[in-house]
Amino acid sequence: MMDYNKYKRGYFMPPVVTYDWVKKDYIDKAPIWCSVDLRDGNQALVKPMNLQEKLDMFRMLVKIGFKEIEVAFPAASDTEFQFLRTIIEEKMIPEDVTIQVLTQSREHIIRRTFQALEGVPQAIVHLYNSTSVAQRQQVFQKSKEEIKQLAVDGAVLVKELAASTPGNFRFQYSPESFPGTEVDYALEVCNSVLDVWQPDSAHKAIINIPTTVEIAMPHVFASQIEYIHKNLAYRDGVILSVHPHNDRGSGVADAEYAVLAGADRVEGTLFGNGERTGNVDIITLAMNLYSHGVNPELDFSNMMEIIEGYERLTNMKVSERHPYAGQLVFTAFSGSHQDAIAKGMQWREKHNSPIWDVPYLPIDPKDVGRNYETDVIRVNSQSGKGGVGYMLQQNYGVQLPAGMKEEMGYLAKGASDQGEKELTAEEIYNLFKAEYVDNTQKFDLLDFLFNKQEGSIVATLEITRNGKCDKINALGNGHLDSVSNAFKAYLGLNYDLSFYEEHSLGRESSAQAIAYVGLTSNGKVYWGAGIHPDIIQASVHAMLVALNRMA
Ligand SMILES: CC(=O)SCCNC(=O)CCNC(=O)[C@H](O)C(C)(C)COP(=O)(O)OP(=O)(O)OC[C@H]1O[C@@H](n2cnc3c(N)ncnc32)[C@H](O)[C@@H]1OP(=O)(O)O
Ligand SMILES: CC(C)C(=O)C(=O)O
Repeated sequence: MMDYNKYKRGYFMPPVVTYDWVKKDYIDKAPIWCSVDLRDGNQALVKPMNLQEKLDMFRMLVKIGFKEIEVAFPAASDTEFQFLRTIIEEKMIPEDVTIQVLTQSREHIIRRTFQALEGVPQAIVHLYNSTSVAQRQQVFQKSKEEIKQLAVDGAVLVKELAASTPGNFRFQYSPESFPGTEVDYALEVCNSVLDVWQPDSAHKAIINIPTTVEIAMPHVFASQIEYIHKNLAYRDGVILSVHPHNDRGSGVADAEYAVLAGADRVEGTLFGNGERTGNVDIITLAMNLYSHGVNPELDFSNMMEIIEGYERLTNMKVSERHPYAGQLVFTAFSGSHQDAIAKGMQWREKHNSPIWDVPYLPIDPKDVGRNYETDVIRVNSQSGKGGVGYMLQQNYGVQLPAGMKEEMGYLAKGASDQGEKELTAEEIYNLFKAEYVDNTQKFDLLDFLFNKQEGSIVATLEITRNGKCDKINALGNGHLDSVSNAFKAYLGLNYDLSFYEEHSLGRESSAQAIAYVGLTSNGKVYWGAGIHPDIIQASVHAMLVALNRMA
Protein backbone atom coordinates (compact mmCIF):
# COMPACT_ATOMS: atom_id res chain seq x y z
CA MET A 1 0.00 0.00 0.00
CA MET A 2 1.11 3.58 -0.60
CA ASP A 3 1.66 5.46 2.66
CA TYR A 4 -0.18 8.77 2.42
CA ASN A 5 0.62 9.51 6.07
CA LYS A 6 4.07 10.66 5.14
CA TYR A 7 2.69 13.65 3.21
CA LYS A 8 1.16 16.88 4.42
CA ARG A 9 -0.02 20.08 2.84
CA GLY A 10 3.10 22.19 2.55
CA TYR A 11 1.69 25.45 1.21
CA PHE A 12 0.66 28.65 2.93
CA MET A 13 -2.46 30.72 2.37
CA PRO A 14 -1.83 34.48 2.50
CA PRO A 15 -2.58 36.25 5.82
CA VAL A 16 -5.57 37.95 4.21
CA VAL A 17 -7.47 35.98 1.59
CA THR A 18 -9.52 37.88 -0.99
CA TYR A 19 -11.27 36.40 -3.97
CA ASP A 20 -11.62 39.37 -6.33
CA TRP A 21 -10.13 37.24 -9.12
CA VAL A 22 -13.02 34.76 -8.88
CA LYS A 23 -15.46 37.43 -10.01
CA LYS A 24 -13.71 37.74 -13.39
CA ASP A 25 -14.59 35.19 -16.02
CA TYR A 26 -12.26 36.13 -18.84
CA ILE A 27 -8.88 37.61 -19.66
CA ASP A 28 -9.24 40.46 -22.15
CA LYS A 29 -5.59 41.08 -22.98
CA ALA A 30 -2.50 38.94 -23.43
CA PRO A 31 -0.04 39.18 -20.54
CA ILE A 32 3.60 40.01 -21.27
CA TRP A 33 5.04 36.68 -22.37
CA CYS A 34 8.52 35.53 -21.49
CA SER A 35 9.80 32.30 -23.02
CA VAL A 36 12.09 30.34 -20.73
CA ASP A 37 12.66 27.54 -23.26
CA LEU A 38 16.35 28.30 -23.53
CA ARG A 39 16.84 28.27 -19.75
CA ASP A 40 14.29 26.32 -17.66
CA GLY A 41 13.36 24.18 -20.65
CA ASN A 42 17.00 23.64 -21.57
CA GLN A 43 18.18 22.79 -18.04
CA ALA A 44 15.64 19.94 -17.90
CA LEU A 45 16.77 18.22 -21.11
CA VAL A 46 18.73 14.98 -21.10
CA LYS A 47 21.13 16.70 -23.49
CA PRO A 48 20.98 20.49 -23.18
CA MET A 49 21.03 22.30 -26.51
CA ASN A 50 24.40 23.04 -28.12
CA LEU A 51 25.26 26.48 -29.44
CA GLN A 52 23.76 25.93 -32.89
CA GLU A 53 20.59 24.40 -31.45
CA LYS A 54 20.21 27.31 -29.04
CA LEU A 55 20.59 29.74 -31.94
CA ASP A 56 17.93 27.88 -33.92
CA MET A 57 15.54 27.84 -30.94
CA PHE A 58 16.18 31.55 -30.34
CA ARG A 59 15.29 32.35 -33.96
CA MET A 60 12.14 30.26 -33.72
CA LEU A 61 11.05 32.03 -30.52
CA VAL A 62 11.67 35.43 -32.13
CA LYS A 63 9.64 34.37 -35.18
CA ILE A 64 6.73 33.29 -32.97
CA GLY A 65 6.75 36.81 -31.56
CA PHE A 66 8.28 36.61 -28.08
CA LYS A 67 9.57 40.01 -26.98
CA GLU A 68 11.18 38.71 -23.78
CA ILE A 69 13.26 35.54 -23.89
CA GLU A 70 15.25 34.06 -21.01
CA VAL A 71 18.14 32.83 -23.09
CA ALA A 72 20.59 31.29 -20.64
CA PHE A 73 22.07 30.71 -17.22
CA PRO A 74 25.40 32.22 -18.35
CA ALA A 75 27.45 30.92 -15.41
CA ALA A 76 26.29 27.35 -15.99
CA SER A 77 28.56 26.34 -18.87
CA ASP A 78 30.76 27.52 -21.72
CA THR A 79 27.94 26.85 -24.16
CA GLU A 80 25.61 29.15 -22.21
CA PHE A 81 28.28 31.85 -21.96
CA GLN A 82 29.24 31.54 -25.63
CA PHE A 83 25.62 31.70 -26.69
CA LEU A 84 25.32 35.11 -25.09
CA ARG A 85 28.57 36.35 -26.55
CA THR A 86 27.45 35.14 -29.99
CA ILE A 87 24.05 36.79 -30.03
CA ILE A 88 25.47 40.03 -28.61
CA GLU A 89 28.60 40.25 -30.79
CA GLU A 90 26.83 39.07 -33.94
CA LYS A 91 24.02 41.55 -33.22
CA MET A 92 21.40 38.81 -33.46
CA ILE A 93 18.98 40.29 -30.91
CA PRO A 94 16.19 42.17 -32.69
CA GLU A 95 15.62 45.73 -31.44
CA ASP A 96 12.24 44.94 -29.99
CA VAL A 97 13.43 41.82 -28.12
CA THR A 98 14.85 41.87 -24.60
CA ILE A 99 16.90 38.89 -23.54
CA GLN A 100 16.89 37.66 -19.96
CA VAL A 101 19.50 35.67 -18.02
CA LEU A 102 19.29 33.84 -14.71
CA THR A 103 21.75 34.00 -11.85
CA GLN A 104 21.89 32.62 -8.33
CA SER A 105 22.40 35.20 -5.64
CA ARG A 106 26.10 34.35 -5.31
CA GLU A 107 28.86 36.83 -6.00
CA HIS A 108 30.99 34.87 -8.48
CA ILE A 109 27.91 33.70 -10.38
CA ILE A 110 26.59 37.27 -10.66
CA ARG A 111 29.97 38.58 -11.81
CA ARG A 112 30.26 35.87 -14.49
CA THR A 113 26.73 36.71 -15.60
CA PHE A 114 27.61 40.35 -16.21
CA GLN A 115 30.76 39.35 -18.12
CA ALA A 116 28.54 37.39 -20.46
CA LEU A 117 26.27 40.40 -20.89
CA GLU A 118 28.85 43.05 -21.80
CA GLY A 119 27.54 45.25 -24.59
CA VAL A 120 24.03 43.83 -24.60
CA PRO A 121 21.47 46.24 -26.10
CA GLN A 122 18.81 45.35 -23.52
CA ALA A 123 18.76 42.61 -20.92
CA ILE A 124 16.85 41.55 -17.84
CA VAL A 125 19.10 40.18 -15.10
CA HIS A 126 17.07 37.64 -13.19
CA LEU A 127 18.25 37.02 -9.63
CA TYR A 128 16.90 34.19 -7.48
CA ASN A 129 17.31 32.40 -4.22
CA SER A 130 15.14 29.87 -2.46
CA THR A 131 12.98 31.18 0.35
CA SER A 132 11.02 28.07 1.38
CA VAL A 133 10.95 26.64 4.88
CA ALA A 134 12.48 23.37 3.66
CA GLN A 135 15.35 25.05 1.80
CA ARG A 136 16.04 27.50 4.65
CA GLN A 137 16.34 24.56 7.04
CA GLN A 138 17.84 21.81 4.90
CA VAL A 139 19.86 23.52 2.15
CA PHE A 140 20.98 26.89 3.43
CA GLN A 141 20.63 26.31 7.19
CA LYS A 142 19.93 29.99 7.52
CA SER A 143 17.33 32.05 9.34
CA LYS A 144 14.63 34.10 7.60
CA GLU A 145 16.72 37.26 8.15
CA GLU A 146 19.83 35.64 6.67
CA ILE A 147 17.99 34.45 3.60
CA LYS A 148 16.50 37.91 3.10
CA GLN A 149 20.02 39.34 3.41
CA LEU A 150 21.24 36.86 0.78
CA ALA A 151 18.65 38.25 -1.63
CA VAL A 152 19.44 41.86 -0.74
CA ASP A 153 23.20 41.32 -1.15
CA GLY A 154 22.57 39.85 -4.59
CA ALA A 155 20.31 42.76 -5.50
CA VAL A 156 22.97 45.27 -4.44
CA LEU A 157 25.67 43.56 -6.50
CA VAL A 158 23.41 43.29 -9.53
CA LYS A 159 22.68 47.02 -9.32
CA GLU A 160 26.37 47.89 -8.96
CA LEU A 161 27.49 45.72 -11.86
CA ALA A 162 24.68 47.00 -14.05
CA ALA A 163 26.00 50.52 -13.52
CA SER A 164 29.55 49.56 -14.49
CA THR A 165 28.90 47.10 -17.33
CA PRO A 166 28.31 48.36 -20.90
CA GLY A 167 24.70 47.68 -21.88
CA ASN A 168 21.16 48.41 -20.72
CA PHE A 169 19.77 46.39 -17.84
CA ARG A 170 16.52 45.77 -16.07
CA PHE A 171 16.19 43.65 -12.95
CA GLN A 172 14.05 40.70 -11.94
CA TYR A 173 13.86 38.83 -8.66
CA SER A 174 12.27 35.44 -7.90
CA PRO A 175 11.67 34.02 -4.43
CA GLU A 176 12.40 30.52 -5.67
CA SER A 177 10.47 27.63 -4.06
CA PHE A 178 7.71 30.13 -3.35
CA PRO A 179 5.00 27.46 -2.86
CA GLY A 180 6.75 26.24 0.30
CA THR A 181 7.33 29.78 1.57
CA GLU A 182 5.13 31.75 3.98
CA VAL A 183 3.45 34.26 1.65
CA ASP A 184 4.03 37.31 3.84
CA TYR A 185 7.70 36.34 4.20
CA ALA A 186 8.12 35.97 0.43
CA LEU A 187 6.52 39.39 0.05
CA GLU A 188 8.89 40.84 2.65
CA VAL A 189 11.93 39.49 0.76
CA CYS A 190 10.61 40.85 -2.56
CA ASN A 191 9.96 44.26 -1.01
CA SER A 192 13.49 44.32 0.47
CA VAL A 193 14.96 43.60 -2.96
CA LEU A 194 12.78 46.36 -4.43
CA ASP A 195 14.07 48.75 -1.74
CA VAL A 196 17.52 48.20 -3.23
CA TRP A 197 16.42 48.63 -6.83
CA GLN A 198 14.02 51.55 -6.20
CA PRO A 199 11.94 50.96 -9.32
CA ASP A 200 9.43 53.46 -10.66
CA SER A 201 6.99 53.54 -13.54
CA ALA A 202 9.75 54.64 -15.93
CA HIS A 203 12.22 52.01 -14.71
CA LYS A 204 10.23 48.98 -13.79
CA ALA A 205 11.56 45.93 -12.00
CA ILE A 206 10.03 42.48 -12.32
CA ILE A 207 8.96 40.40 -9.34
CA ASN A 208 8.47 36.87 -10.55
CA ILE A 209 6.51 34.43 -8.40
CA PRO A 210 7.18 30.82 -9.33
CA THR A 211 5.35 27.65 -8.46
CA THR A 212 8.80 26.08 -8.49
CA VAL A 213 7.14 22.83 -7.50
CA GLU A 214 3.38 23.02 -7.88
CA ILE A 215 1.98 21.73 -4.57
CA ALA A 216 -1.46 23.34 -4.30
CA MET A 217 -4.65 23.82 -6.26
CA PRO A 218 -4.68 26.75 -8.68
CA HIS A 219 -7.06 28.87 -6.62
CA VAL A 220 -4.50 28.83 -3.79
CA PHE A 221 -1.92 30.32 -6.15
CA ALA A 222 -4.46 32.91 -7.32
CA SER A 223 -5.12 33.97 -3.72
CA GLN A 224 -1.39 34.23 -3.08
CA ILE A 225 -0.88 36.33 -6.20
CA GLU A 226 -3.82 38.58 -5.35
CA TYR A 227 -2.29 39.18 -1.92
CA ILE A 228 1.13 39.99 -3.40
CA HIS A 229 -0.46 42.19 -6.08
CA LYS A 230 -2.25 44.21 -3.40
CA ASN A 231 0.64 44.46 -0.97
CA LEU A 232 3.74 44.76 -3.10
CA ALA A 233 5.77 47.93 -2.55
CA TYR A 234 6.47 50.17 -5.56
CA ARG A 235 3.51 48.48 -7.31
CA ASP A 236 3.48 51.08 -10.11
CA GLY A 237 7.11 50.36 -10.72
CA VAL A 238 6.78 46.59 -10.69
CA ILE A 239 5.76 44.12 -13.33
CA LEU A 240 4.25 41.21 -11.44
CA SER A 241 5.24 38.02 -13.22
CA VAL A 242 4.41 34.36 -12.61
CA HIS A 243 6.37 31.24 -13.48
CA PRO A 244 4.12 28.20 -13.06
CA HIS A 245 5.29 24.62 -13.14
CA ASN A 246 2.98 21.72 -13.72
CA ASP A 247 3.60 19.09 -11.03
CA ARG A 248 -0.12 18.64 -10.31
CA GLY A 249 -1.08 19.17 -13.95
CA SER A 250 -2.58 22.62 -13.25
CA GLY A 251 0.12 24.88 -14.66
CA VAL A 252 -2.22 26.46 -17.20
CA ALA A 253 -4.89 27.09 -14.56
CA ASP A 254 -2.24 28.58 -12.24
CA ALA A 255 -1.21 31.04 -14.92
CA GLU A 256 -4.74 31.99 -15.96
CA TYR A 257 -5.99 32.46 -12.40
CA ALA A 258 -2.84 34.40 -11.54
CA VAL A 259 -3.49 36.81 -14.42
CA LEU A 260 -7.06 37.27 -13.15
CA ALA A 261 -5.54 37.95 -9.72
CA GLY A 262 -3.24 40.72 -10.93
CA ALA A 263 -0.22 39.17 -12.67
CA ASP A 264 1.03 41.19 -15.66
CA ARG A 265 3.45 38.68 -17.12
CA VAL A 266 3.81 34.93 -17.60
CA GLU A 267 6.97 32.89 -18.00
CA GLY A 268 6.63 29.53 -19.70
CA THR A 269 7.78 27.31 -22.52
CA LEU A 270 6.61 25.83 -25.81
CA PHE A 271 4.65 22.63 -25.22
CA GLY A 272 5.41 22.97 -21.48
CA ASN A 273 8.93 21.59 -21.60
CA GLY A 274 10.78 22.17 -18.32
CA GLU A 275 11.80 20.70 -15.01
CA ARG A 276 9.99 17.46 -14.03
CA THR A 277 6.44 17.73 -15.45
CA GLY A 278 7.46 20.96 -17.10
CA ASN A 279 6.78 24.67 -17.11
CA VAL A 280 3.44 26.09 -18.07
CA ASP A 281 2.73 25.65 -21.77
CA ILE A 282 2.60 29.07 -23.41
CA ILE A 283 1.03 27.66 -26.57
CA THR A 284 -2.02 26.49 -24.61
CA LEU A 285 -2.24 29.79 -22.73
CA ALA A 286 -1.97 31.88 -25.88
CA MET A 287 -4.38 29.72 -27.86
CA ASN A 288 -6.87 29.79 -24.97
CA LEU A 289 -6.93 33.58 -25.38
CA TYR A 290 -7.14 33.28 -29.16
CA SER A 291 -10.11 30.93 -28.96
CA HIS A 292 -11.95 33.63 -26.98
CA GLY A 293 -11.25 36.28 -29.60
CA VAL A 294 -8.34 37.90 -27.74
CA ASN A 295 -5.14 38.73 -29.66
CA PRO A 296 -2.53 36.39 -28.12
CA GLU A 297 0.36 38.52 -29.48
CA LEU A 298 2.09 35.28 -30.51
CA ASP A 299 1.78 33.55 -33.86
CA PHE A 300 1.17 29.80 -33.96
CA SER A 301 -0.25 29.70 -37.49
CA ASN A 302 2.70 27.54 -38.48
CA MET A 303 2.22 24.98 -35.72
CA MET A 304 3.57 22.04 -37.73
CA GLU A 305 6.86 23.84 -38.33
CA ILE A 306 7.05 24.77 -34.63
CA ILE A 307 6.45 21.15 -33.61
CA GLU A 308 9.15 19.98 -36.02
CA GLY A 309 11.64 22.55 -34.67
CA TYR A 310 10.80 21.83 -31.05
CA GLU A 311 11.13 18.06 -31.43
CA ARG A 312 14.38 18.35 -33.35
CA LEU A 313 15.99 20.80 -30.93
CA THR A 314 14.86 19.29 -27.63
CA ASN A 315 14.54 15.61 -28.51
CA MET A 316 11.17 15.73 -26.78
CA LYS A 317 7.88 14.62 -28.33
CA VAL A 318 4.63 16.54 -28.67
CA SER A 319 1.83 14.27 -27.51
CA GLU A 320 -1.01 13.46 -29.92
CA ARG A 321 -3.39 15.00 -27.37
CA HIS A 322 -1.45 18.20 -26.74
CA PRO A 323 -3.92 21.13 -26.71
CA TYR A 324 -4.12 22.93 -30.06
CA ALA A 325 -1.03 21.15 -31.40
CA GLY A 326 -1.26 17.38 -31.03
CA GLN A 327 -1.79 15.28 -34.12
CA LEU A 328 -5.24 14.10 -32.96
CA VAL A 329 -6.68 17.19 -31.28
CA PHE A 330 -8.86 18.17 -34.20
CA THR A 331 -9.80 14.63 -35.14
CA ALA A 332 -13.14 12.97 -34.48
CA PHE A 333 -13.41 9.22 -34.92
CA SER A 334 -16.73 8.85 -33.14
CA GLY A 335 -19.96 8.99 -35.10
CA SER A 336 -21.94 11.61 -33.21
CA HIS A 337 -18.99 14.01 -33.11
CA GLN A 338 -18.39 13.50 -36.81
CA ASP A 339 -22.03 14.07 -37.63
CA ALA A 340 -22.11 17.35 -35.69
CA ILE A 341 -18.83 18.55 -37.18
CA ALA A 342 -19.91 17.72 -40.73
CA LYS A 343 -23.24 19.52 -40.22
CA GLY A 344 -21.50 22.43 -38.51
CA MET A 345 -19.09 22.83 -41.40
CA GLN A 346 -21.96 22.78 -43.92
CA TRP A 347 -23.94 25.30 -41.85
CA ARG A 348 -20.93 27.57 -41.69
CA GLU A 349 -20.40 27.45 -45.45
CA LYS A 350 -24.08 28.00 -46.18
CA HIS A 351 -24.43 30.96 -43.79
CA ASN A 352 -20.99 32.37 -44.57
CA SER A 353 -20.59 32.76 -40.82
CA PRO A 354 -17.69 34.99 -39.69
CA ILE A 355 -17.72 33.45 -36.20
CA TRP A 356 -16.30 30.00 -35.58
CA ASP A 357 -18.75 27.85 -33.62
CA VAL A 358 -18.45 24.42 -35.21
CA PRO A 359 -19.33 21.79 -32.59
CA TYR A 360 -16.43 19.87 -31.05
CA LEU A 361 -13.79 22.11 -32.61
CA PRO A 362 -12.83 24.92 -30.23
CA ILE A 363 -10.81 26.60 -32.98
CA ASP A 364 -10.66 26.42 -36.75
CA PRO A 365 -7.93 23.81 -37.44
CA LYS A 366 -6.83 25.88 -40.45
CA ASP A 367 -5.71 28.66 -38.08
CA VAL A 368 -2.86 26.46 -36.90
CA GLY A 369 -2.03 25.03 -40.31
CA ARG A 370 -4.16 21.88 -40.17
CA ASN A 371 -6.57 20.85 -42.93
CA TYR A 372 -10.18 19.73 -43.14
CA GLU A 373 -9.52 16.87 -45.55
CA THR A 374 -7.26 14.70 -43.41
CA ASP A 375 -7.21 16.12 -39.88
CA VAL A 376 -10.82 16.58 -38.84
CA ILE A 377 -12.67 13.35 -39.51
CA ARG A 378 -11.14 9.93 -39.59
CA VAL A 379 -13.03 6.68 -39.85
CA ASN A 380 -12.89 3.57 -37.71
CA SER A 381 -15.45 1.23 -36.15
CA GLN A 382 -16.69 4.02 -33.82
CA SER A 383 -17.62 6.18 -36.80
CA GLY A 384 -20.98 6.92 -38.35
CA LYS A 385 -22.54 7.94 -41.61
CA GLY A 386 -21.79 11.63 -41.05
CA GLY A 387 -18.08 11.00 -40.92
CA VAL A 388 -18.02 8.60 -43.85
CA GLY A 389 -20.09 11.03 -45.94
CA TYR A 390 -17.79 13.89 -44.93
CA MET A 391 -14.70 11.94 -46.03
CA LEU A 392 -16.25 11.17 -49.42
CA GLN A 393 -17.37 14.74 -49.88
CA GLN A 394 -14.13 16.46 -48.75
CA ASN A 395 -11.82 14.13 -50.63
CA TYR A 396 -13.81 13.07 -53.70
CA GLY A 397 -16.69 15.56 -53.98
CA VAL A 398 -19.23 12.73 -53.54
CA GLN A 399 -22.36 14.05 -51.76
CA LEU A 400 -24.29 10.92 -50.90
CA PRO A 401 -28.09 11.14 -50.50
CA ALA A 402 -29.16 10.65 -46.87
CA GLY A 403 -30.38 7.05 -47.16
CA MET A 404 -27.36 5.94 -49.13
CA LYS A 405 -25.04 7.68 -46.69
CA GLU A 406 -26.47 5.63 -43.83
CA GLU A 407 -25.92 2.37 -45.69
CA MET A 408 -22.43 3.40 -46.74
CA GLY A 409 -21.68 4.36 -43.12
CA TYR A 410 -22.49 0.84 -41.91
CA LEU A 411 -20.50 -0.67 -44.76
CA ALA A 412 -17.39 1.38 -43.86
CA LYS A 413 -17.56 0.88 -40.10
CA GLY A 414 -18.11 -2.85 -40.64
CA ALA A 415 -14.98 -3.04 -42.78
CA SER A 416 -13.04 -1.13 -40.14
CA ASP A 417 -14.35 -3.35 -37.35
CA GLN A 418 -13.50 -6.54 -39.20
CA GLY A 419 -10.12 -5.31 -40.31
CA GLU A 420 -9.49 -3.81 -36.84
CA LYS A 421 -8.06 -0.69 -38.43
CA GLU A 422 -8.73 2.88 -39.42
CA LEU A 423 -9.92 3.40 -43.00
CA THR A 424 -8.26 5.98 -45.20
CA ALA A 425 -10.30 8.20 -47.50
CA GLU A 426 -9.06 6.14 -50.42
CA GLU A 427 -10.16 2.88 -48.80
CA ILE A 428 -13.60 4.35 -48.14
CA TYR A 429 -13.87 5.53 -51.72
CA ASN A 430 -12.80 2.12 -53.00
CA LEU A 431 -15.45 0.47 -50.82
CA PHE A 432 -18.03 2.89 -52.19
CA LYS A 433 -16.95 2.23 -55.79
CA ALA A 434 -16.92 -1.53 -55.38
CA GLU A 435 -20.36 -1.64 -53.76
CA TYR A 436 -22.27 1.13 -55.57
CA VAL A 437 -20.46 1.97 -58.83
CA ASP A 438 -18.64 -1.09 -60.15
CA ASN A 439 -21.13 -3.68 -58.91
CA THR A 440 -22.33 -5.13 -62.24
CA GLN A 441 -21.36 -8.78 -61.77
CA LYS A 442 -24.84 -10.23 -62.32
CA PHE A 443 -25.54 -8.44 -65.57
CA ASP A 444 -24.00 -5.58 -67.45
CA LEU A 445 -24.97 -3.17 -70.16
CA LEU A 446 -23.02 -3.40 -73.42
CA ASP A 447 -24.78 -0.61 -75.21
CA PHE A 448 -27.99 1.40 -75.22
CA LEU A 449 -29.76 3.93 -77.37
CA PHE A 450 -32.86 6.07 -77.12
CA ASN A 451 -35.46 6.99 -79.73
CA LYS A 452 -38.35 9.38 -79.48
CA GLN A 453 -41.77 8.02 -80.22
CA GLU A 454 -44.90 10.15 -79.96
CA GLY A 455 -43.78 12.12 -76.92
CA SER A 456 -42.33 9.04 -75.23
CA ILE A 457 -38.83 7.55 -75.20
CA VAL A 458 -37.95 4.07 -76.37
CA ALA A 459 -34.87 2.56 -74.76
CA THR A 460 -33.05 -0.25 -76.54
CA LEU A 461 -30.54 -2.07 -74.30
CA GLU A 462 -27.89 -4.66 -75.10
CA ILE A 463 -27.30 -6.74 -71.96
CA THR A 464 -24.82 -9.49 -71.06
CA ARG A 465 -25.95 -11.98 -68.46
CA ASN A 466 -24.32 -15.32 -67.61
CA GLY A 467 -22.12 -15.02 -70.75
CA LYS A 468 -25.15 -14.49 -72.98
CA CYS A 469 -26.14 -11.29 -74.86
CA ASP A 470 -29.75 -10.08 -74.94
CA LYS A 471 -31.33 -7.13 -76.69
CA ILE A 472 -34.41 -5.62 -75.02
CA ASN A 473 -36.47 -2.49 -75.38
CA ALA A 474 -39.30 -0.62 -73.69
CA LEU A 475 -41.21 2.63 -73.75
CA GLY A 476 -41.17 5.20 -70.98
CA ASN A 477 -41.99 8.84 -70.26
CA GLY A 478 -38.28 9.68 -69.87
CA HIS A 479 -34.86 8.14 -70.41
CA LEU A 480 -34.60 6.50 -67.02
CA ASP A 481 -38.24 5.44 -67.01
CA SER A 482 -37.84 3.64 -70.33
CA VAL A 483 -34.66 1.88 -69.11
CA SER A 484 -36.43 0.90 -65.91
CA ASN A 485 -39.39 -0.50 -67.82
CA ALA A 486 -37.10 -2.54 -70.06
CA PHE A 487 -35.32 -4.04 -67.06
CA LYS A 488 -38.56 -4.72 -65.19
CA ALA A 489 -39.82 -6.80 -68.10
CA TYR A 490 -36.49 -8.52 -68.71
CA LEU A 491 -35.69 -9.40 -65.06
CA GLY A 492 -39.28 -9.91 -63.88
CA LEU A 493 -38.67 -7.58 -60.93
CA ASN A 494 -41.21 -5.36 -59.24
CA TYR A 495 -39.93 -2.09 -57.75
CA ASP A 496 -40.46 1.68 -57.68
CA LEU A 497 -37.90 4.13 -58.96
CA SER A 498 -38.11 6.01 -55.67
CA PHE A 499 -35.00 8.17 -55.72
CA TYR A 500 -32.93 9.98 -58.27
CA GLU A 501 -30.30 12.67 -57.72
CA GLU A 502 -27.25 13.91 -59.58
CA HIS A 503 -24.49 16.46 -59.16
CA SER A 504 -21.24 17.42 -60.77
CA LEU A 505 -17.98 16.09 -59.30
CA GLY A 506 -16.02 19.17 -60.29
CA ARG A 507 -16.37 22.78 -61.33
CA GLU A 508 -15.22 22.57 -64.99
CA SER A 509 -17.76 21.90 -67.73
CA SER A 510 -15.80 18.75 -68.65
CA ALA A 511 -16.12 17.45 -65.10
CA GLN A 512 -17.65 14.08 -64.30
CA ALA A 513 -21.24 13.85 -63.11
CA ILE A 514 -22.41 11.43 -60.47
CA ALA A 515 -25.97 10.08 -60.41
CA TYR A 516 -27.64 8.19 -57.58
CA VAL A 517 -30.62 5.87 -58.07
CA GLY A 518 -32.74 4.30 -55.33
CA LEU A 519 -35.14 1.44 -56.21
CA THR A 520 -37.67 0.39 -53.59
CA SER A 521 -38.87 -3.20 -53.48
CA ASN A 522 -40.79 -4.76 -50.56
CA GLY A 523 -39.98 -1.73 -48.40
CA LYS A 524 -36.21 -1.91 -48.96
CA VAL A 525 -34.22 0.65 -50.96
CA TYR A 526 -31.50 -0.63 -53.31
CA TRP A 527 -28.92 2.03 -54.16
CA GLY A 528 -26.65 2.43 -57.12
CA ALA A 529 -24.41 5.19 -58.46
CA GLY A 530 -22.91 6.02 -61.82
CA ILE A 531 -20.03 8.33 -62.70
CA HIS A 532 -19.66 9.63 -66.24
CA PRO A 533 -19.14 12.95 -68.03
CA ASP A 534 -22.56 12.39 -69.65
CA ILE A 535 -25.37 12.61 -67.11
CA ILE A 536 -27.67 10.17 -69.00
CA GLN A 537 -24.94 7.54 -69.06
CA ALA A 538 -24.26 8.15 -65.35
CA SER A 539 -27.98 7.75 -64.52
CA VAL A 540 -28.43 4.55 -66.56
CA HIS A 541 -25.34 3.08 -64.93
CA ALA A 542 -26.66 3.99 -61.45
CA MET A 543 -29.86 2.10 -62.23
CA LEU A 544 -27.91 -0.87 -63.56
CA VAL A 545 -25.98 -1.15 -60.28
CA ALA A 546 -29.12 -0.74 -58.14
CA LEU A 547 -30.71 -3.60 -60.13
CA ASN A 548 -27.63 -5.78 -59.78
CA ARG A 549 -27.78 -5.24 -56.02
CA MET A 550 -31.50 -6.06 -55.94
CA ALA A 551 -31.43 -9.09 -58.26
C1 LIG B 1 14.13 26.51 -9.88
C2 LIG B 1 15.20 26.69 -10.85
O1 LIG B 1 15.09 26.26 -11.94
S1 LIG B 1 16.54 27.57 -10.39
C3 LIG B 1 17.71 27.38 -11.68
C4 LIG B 1 18.44 26.11 -11.57
N1 LIG B 1 19.29 25.95 -12.72
C5 LIG B 1 20.51 25.47 -12.59
O2 LIG B 1 20.97 25.17 -11.52
C6 LIG B 1 21.27 25.24 -13.86
C7 LIG B 1 22.61 25.91 -13.87
N2 LIG B 1 23.39 25.70 -12.66
C8 LIG B 1 24.68 25.33 -12.66
O3 LIG B 1 25.30 25.12 -13.71
C9 LIG B 1 25.38 25.22 -11.38
O4 LIG B 1 24.46 25.02 -10.35
C10 LIG B 1 26.18 26.52 -11.08
C11 LIG B 1 27.33 26.61 -12.07
C12 LIG B 1 25.32 27.75 -11.23
C13 LIG B 1 26.71 26.51 -9.67
O5 LIG B 1 27.34 25.32 -9.47
P1 LIG B 1 28.04 24.98 -8.09
O6 LIG B 1 28.96 26.08 -7.73
O7 LIG B 1 28.63 23.63 -8.25
O8 LIG B 1 26.92 25.06 -6.98
P2 LIG B 1 25.51 24.36 -6.88
O9 LIG B 1 24.62 24.79 -7.95
O10 LIG B 1 25.67 22.93 -6.64
O11 LIG B 1 25.00 25.11 -5.59
C14 LIG B 1 25.49 24.78 -4.35
C15 LIG B 1 25.69 25.97 -3.50
O12 LIG B 1 25.03 27.15 -3.97
C16 LIG B 1 24.06 27.59 -3.01
N3 LIG B 1 22.97 28.15 -3.77
C17 LIG B 1 22.16 27.50 -4.63
N4 LIG B 1 21.28 28.34 -5.16
C18 LIG B 1 21.56 29.54 -4.64
C19 LIG B 1 21.00 30.80 -4.82
N5 LIG B 1 19.99 30.98 -5.67
N6 LIG B 1 21.52 31.83 -4.18
C20 LIG B 1 22.57 31.63 -3.36
N7 LIG B 1 23.14 30.47 -3.13
C21 LIG B 1 22.64 29.43 -3.78
C22 LIG B 1 23.75 26.34 -2.25
O13 LIG B 1 23.24 26.64 -0.99
C23 LIG B 1 25.11 25.69 -2.16
O14 LIG B 1 25.88 26.33 -1.19
P3 LIG B 1 27.13 25.64 -0.44
O15 LIG B 1 28.24 25.63 -1.43
O16 LIG B 1 27.37 26.54 0.68
O17 LIG B 1 26.71 24.28 -0.02
C1 LIG C 1 14.32 30.67 -11.06
C2 LIG C 1 12.91 30.37 -10.82
C3 LIG C 1 12.00 31.41 -11.36
C4 LIG C 1 12.50 29.07 -11.35
O1 LIG C 1 12.89 28.64 -12.41
C5 LIG C 1 11.52 28.33 -10.58
O2 LIG C 1 11.29 28.63 -9.42
O3 LIG C 1 10.96 27.38 -11.14
